[in-house]
Amino acid sequence: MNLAQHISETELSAKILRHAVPRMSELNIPVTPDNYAVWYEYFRGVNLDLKRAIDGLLSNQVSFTRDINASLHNRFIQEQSPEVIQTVQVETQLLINSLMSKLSMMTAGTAKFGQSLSDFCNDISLSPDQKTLDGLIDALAQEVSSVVLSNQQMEQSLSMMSQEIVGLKSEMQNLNLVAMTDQLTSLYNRRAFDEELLSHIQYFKQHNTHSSLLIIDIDNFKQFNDLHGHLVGDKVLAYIALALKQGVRGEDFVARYGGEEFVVLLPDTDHAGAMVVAELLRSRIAERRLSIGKDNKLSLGAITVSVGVASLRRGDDRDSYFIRADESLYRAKSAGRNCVKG
Ligand SMILES: Nc1nc2c(ncn2[C@@H]2O[C@H](COP(=O)(O)OP(=O)(O)OP(=O)(O)O)[C@@H](O)[C@H]2O)c(=O)[nH]1
Repeated sequence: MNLAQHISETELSAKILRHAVPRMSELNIPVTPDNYAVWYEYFRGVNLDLKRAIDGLLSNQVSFTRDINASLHNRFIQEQSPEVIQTVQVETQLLINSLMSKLSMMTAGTAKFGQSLSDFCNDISLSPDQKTLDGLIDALAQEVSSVVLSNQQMEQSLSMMSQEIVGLKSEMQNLNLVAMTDQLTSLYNRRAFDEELLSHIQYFKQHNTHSSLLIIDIDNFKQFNDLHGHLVGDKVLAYIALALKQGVRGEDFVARYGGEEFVVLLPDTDHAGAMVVAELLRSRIAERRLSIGKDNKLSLGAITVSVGVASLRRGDDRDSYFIRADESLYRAKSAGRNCVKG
């Protein structure tokens, strides 16, 4: 992005901010990151479906309850979190720019006052008559009260800005978390995994430690979905996510890679150790008999998973490491599923 584009986008964000926040408070909508993302999009006017939906709600005078706000966010925004993060970053930058210009005004004001004081000293040293002295003292008194006033105003606006910065900082943290989280299972998502994998490899290269990777895929999940429906399938995904999270140490990194595939990164774990962890996870999942519904009437039987294991080698990059674990998974599937291969 060139400078001109950046400036015009920054101006656009500021313009939207000025419209969105007052409108939200008029409609009693809390300015949370999710809600702000919805109204940012509304005022940006590019997302026509979102605009139509909100205009419909407004013309029917529907009140923007928590559920309605959440549903707008789920329907129209969820997939766009990186863009929203960028928006908040731009707003933070705007605030910082404004803070910097206020600070430089303050410095300039202090310098001007210093100059007035020094002029006053010079004029006094010329032994002026009483009338001139009265005039000089009046002028200095005015100067002092205008400096006091502008310092008070400056203090107020600095304190408001620092509150806004604290708010934006926590919005950024929330948005980063949302962008890294899989909504269905609350595990980390693929984007978070890609970043973590990269830092594992860097750490491994610097410290020469062990690192292992498991790829875990639910067996015959398509049949399962076809038999019981997607909603039950979703519940099973959430159950497997929990089983994985509870089956590993706190420092291990569990993510949903996509669909019915999960990944676990095991720091400081060699290949033999990773095979033990993988086998434990597999057997615990296979042993459970799942049932759902009222009084657990609907029996789902056993869910099984296949696991591919790889350990990081010198010279590996992200792709070679992941591909080795994926090839192990392929062997586990070919060997009849419900097993671990490394
Ligand atoms: N319920 C639900 N199903 C999903 C989700 N994501 C992917 N799936 C389903 O997961 C199934 C994956 O099917 P396949 O890739 O054929 O794999 P499989 O049936 O598990 O077969 P194997 O992996 O060979 O054991 C498809 O039916 C997808 O629709 C999701 O978020 N929810």
